[in-house]
Amino acid sequence: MRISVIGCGYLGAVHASAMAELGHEVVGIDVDRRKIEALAAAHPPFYEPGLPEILNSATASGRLRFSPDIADAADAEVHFLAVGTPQSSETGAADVSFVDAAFEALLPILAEGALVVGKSTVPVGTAARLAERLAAEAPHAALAWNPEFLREGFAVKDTLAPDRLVYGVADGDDRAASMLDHVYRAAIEAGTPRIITDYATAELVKVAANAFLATKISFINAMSEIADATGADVTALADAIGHDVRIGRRFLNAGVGFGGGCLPKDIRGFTARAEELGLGQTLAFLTEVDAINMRQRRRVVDLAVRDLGGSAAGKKVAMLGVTFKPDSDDVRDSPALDIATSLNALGAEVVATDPEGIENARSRRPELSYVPTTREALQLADLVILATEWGEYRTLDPEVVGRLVGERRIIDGRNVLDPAAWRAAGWHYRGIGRP
Ligand SMILES: NC(=O)c1ccc[n+]([C@@H]2O[C@H](COP(=O)([O-])OP(=O)(O)OC[C@H]3O[C@@H](n4cnc5c(N)ncnc54)[C@H](O)[C@@H]3O)[C@@H](O)[C@H]2O)c1
Ligand SMILES: O=c1ccn([C@@H]2O[C@H](COP(=O)(O)OP(=O)(O)O[C@H]3O[C@H](CO)[C@@H](O)[C@H](O)[C@H]3O)[C@@H](O)[C@H]2O)c(=O)[nH]1
Repeated sequence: MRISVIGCGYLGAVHASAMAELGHEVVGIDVDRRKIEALAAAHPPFYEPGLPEILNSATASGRLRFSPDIADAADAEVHFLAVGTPQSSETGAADVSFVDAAFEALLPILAEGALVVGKSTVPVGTAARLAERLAAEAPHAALAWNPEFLREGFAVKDTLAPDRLVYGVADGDDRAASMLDHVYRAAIEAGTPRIITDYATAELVKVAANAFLATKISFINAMSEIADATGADVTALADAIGHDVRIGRRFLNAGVGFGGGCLPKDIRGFTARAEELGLGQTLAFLTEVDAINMRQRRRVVDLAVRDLGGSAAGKKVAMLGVTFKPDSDDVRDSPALDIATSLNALGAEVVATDPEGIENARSRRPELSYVPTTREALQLADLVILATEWGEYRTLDPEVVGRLVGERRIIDGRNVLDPAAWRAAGWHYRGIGRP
């Protein structure tokens, strides 16, 4: 099929490349010319495992093009909207102005029978509003909402082989669903379940899924606080409750909490939308989920100050990891970067490192010091904080690391190290909710 993808960020660049990988003719459109130039030269503007390979093969095959000009999307049969919906600062609500702008730009160029497919995460009610605009301005085209569930770090795999496909379509619009079936034929033939529903349900599935995941993480982080107060071990607790298949072990890793461009903003956006609907009380628990999550960051700062003898001033802190999760260069709402910034504000000399995130971190937090290697970060550190569980940090040898630092003190903000091995090597080891 001929496909356009409007917005080529973390979601859109992967989606465009993956659609071309599946054999479709794809054009990626973005208002950011630098991004478009990089993508057209097969250079991903961000780090995502597997993306360079499919971007390269798709651009080389001629099936994938990029353009800053939306007119180049005019002959597409399916247009995916993948622009950002950031948190608007005042209310926490999702800012849909980029979706609206991209949609308005599409209206005059839509071909007969074209399908506009929303992928961005939007407040419930957005699709119905856009469908009304479409009926008035381009009745020869249709709208569907097809939320995206990919995880950064696994984005290519998640796009090519998703857990499920959700299509929100207008009442009785079988054609929209069959066009999407055509787009996703490979995944459907491989057995991916698909749920065909209305717009509101499709929009809500997305934010409900993220709200549930965020709640799971904050639940275990609340347990980690209880564990810290009682001498219990939150990791053993998570393993034990996780054996119950109704609960499941995944997303029960306690630590510095969740960050990124999705979970934090999506729970705030969902709460704000519920308030608009007069249902603020219904989702009040998500405010607590958010509060527990932010408290984890402060707890780590407090623990660091305590481990540094009551004051961070003049102490050297080695920060391992700045991204919000491993295998991504994304530092949006990153707990690691937040903790580093707080310690820096308390007078610590924070030296941060990360395999992929330094450039993004530096542009957001230029006041911090960054070094390219773990070895340099560790040099004469008074305290080490493991804040993002990159593979290379998980496998650090406590004896080797011990020879580099000034003091053998570590806070394992992701509970990924073996406390016994680190203590045996003479370290003051502290995990989150671990005795
Ligand atoms: N990042 C993820 O893992 C992920 C996963 C699922 C859903 N989502 C959702 O997908 C959406 C995009 O997220 P992202 O992380 O890719 O954001 P992003 O900020 O990385 O990318 C958004 C892109 O849209 C472009 N853009 C803005 N206005 C435009 C316009 N009018 N025309 C063309 N391009 C325009 C921007 O220049 C930018 O490149 C959000 O709603 C997000 O919640 C993201
Ligand atoms: O047990 C856990 C699991 C995750 N996290 C943290 O939670 C955050 C989010 O992790 P993850 O969900 O893996 O990353 P994202 O790439 O942000 O993906 C989420 O957000 C996307 C955008 O909406 C959705 O598409 C995905 O389905 C959803 O998992 C990260 O900071 C993780 O470190 C924990 O602290 N403990």
